[in-house]
Amino acid sequence: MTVVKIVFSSATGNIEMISEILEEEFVALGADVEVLDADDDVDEDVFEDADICVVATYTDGDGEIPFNLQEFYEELPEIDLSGKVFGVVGSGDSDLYPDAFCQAAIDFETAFAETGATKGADTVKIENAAEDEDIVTLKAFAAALLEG
Ligand SMILES: Cc1cc2nc3c(=O)[nH]c(=O)nc-3n(C[C@H](O)[C@H](O)[C@H](O)COP(=O)(O)O)c2cc1C
Repeated sequence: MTVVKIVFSSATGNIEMISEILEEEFVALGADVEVLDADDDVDEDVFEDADICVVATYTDGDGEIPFNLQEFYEELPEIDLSGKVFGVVGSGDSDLYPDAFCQAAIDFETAFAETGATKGADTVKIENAAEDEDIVTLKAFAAALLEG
């Protein structure tokens, strides 16, 4: 069974909800899914036993990685994830932060690119909480990752 791990950071719940939507979809598609909250200290080895590696993050500050993901973000480029597939989902606010919309997600995509993992789907950028059309996008994202 394909093993999916989703590491998420959420301050006010939008990304937590997005991670739950992704989890449900991956399960519906027959994958074995584990969802990990960055508040619970994500180990740098977290993706070692995963086939599909997902980071879902909001953006903090002015285009910053959330505090509870900063250490993991700094370590990520050093980790060898070759042979695995990755995908990134971000939530941000383009009205308030037009020049840094979903910057943390963009930065995670760049970090993942250095791990040797293959990008399985375009990074999804969601305006605050997921709405119906975002759920459609998230389902397509999950399916694309499973296809590799
Ligand atoms: C202090 C603060 C700073 C933020 N900075 C950014 C930012 O730079 N870029 C962006 O796209 N969104 C930014 N946002 C918006 C959040 O990323 C967005 O509301 C997101 O949906 C929050 O996700 P969460 O509910 O999972 O915490 C910021 C929000 C707050 C409260």
